[in-house]
Amino acid sequence: MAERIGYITRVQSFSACHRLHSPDLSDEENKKVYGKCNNPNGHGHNYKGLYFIYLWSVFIVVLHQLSDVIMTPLDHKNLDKDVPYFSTVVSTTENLAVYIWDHMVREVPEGLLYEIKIHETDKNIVVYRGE
Ligand SMILES: Nc1nc2c(c(=O)[nH]1)N=C([C@H](O)[C@H](O)COP(=O)(O)OP(=O)(O)OP(=O)(O)O)CN2
Ligand SMILES: [Zn+2]
Repeated sequence: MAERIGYITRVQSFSACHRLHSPDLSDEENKKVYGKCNNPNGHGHNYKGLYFIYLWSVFIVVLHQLSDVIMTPLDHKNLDKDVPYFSTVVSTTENLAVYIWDHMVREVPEGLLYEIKIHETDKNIVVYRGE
């Protein structure tokens, strides 16, 4: 009998602060591009991360471990100062989704990670599928 195909989703929330500031731009340019999000004191978000795994032959316990490996280390952190990746990469939600994808794809059997979705705010949601 053909194996059933499906997706399982794990939702993992974490709180972190950041500042949108590019080392490649002047302070003036950063203010112009990032506006309020360039405030030097930073600001915080209660991010909601969802990741979708292809085929539900992966047990929940593994999903829990994945959250522990990938998302929990971001919790209650200053992304720009505590996560080396963001010392040179602007901590936009797009780049955060790529960061989580690149770390998570190493932890699951090849081809099983389908999608990362990050809610930065109620209005700002990013989806990344490794493309
Ligand atoms: N392309 C992106 N644009 C913005 C990002 C991002 O990651 N990628 N991030 C931000 C800021 O981090 C910001 O904190 C969110 O700002 P904003 O969208 O204004 O906030 P809200 O969703 O709460 O919207 P309001 O209109 O302020 O209610 C900005 N842009
Ligand atoms: Zn922000």
